[in-house]
Amino acid sequence: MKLLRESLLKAMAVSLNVEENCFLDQCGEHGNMIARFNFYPLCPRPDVVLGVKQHADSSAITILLQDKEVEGLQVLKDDQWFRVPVVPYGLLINVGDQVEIMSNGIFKSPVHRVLTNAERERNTLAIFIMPDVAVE
Ligand SMILES: O=C(O)CCC(=O)C(=O)O
Ligand SMILES: [Fe+2]
Repeated sequence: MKLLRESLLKAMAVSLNVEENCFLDQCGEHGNMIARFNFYPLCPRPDVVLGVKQHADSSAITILLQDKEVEGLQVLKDDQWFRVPVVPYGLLINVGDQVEIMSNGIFKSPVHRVLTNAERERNTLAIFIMPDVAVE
């Protein structure tokens, strides 16, 4: 995970033609990683109940292992919700608010939400890469 964190932050900096360690240095050598297991139980009223209400992640980046069978995540773009397809064992990389700020808004921290499902439970694992609080 530490390697992935480093490679992602470096690749994002390089793609903007800025110094490779630019984002990594701002996140600090020992940034926090918070793992959260999300369990979405069956819900008889997916038409009126959300699994997670709309939000943007406050992390630098989020690494999400989605349920390998059950969809639910949606991303808001141009006032429309788009479903995020299931890619079994794939890792979804989501830009968080911190990288949006570090990149002066070039990388956007997307608003997203999770739907509920009446037929299938859903499990996901979100790993939030947070900047080290000791680094300004
Ligand atoms: O469970 C998901 O698909 C996404 C969860 C999420 O957005 C979050 O934990 O911040
Ligand atoms: Fe999220």
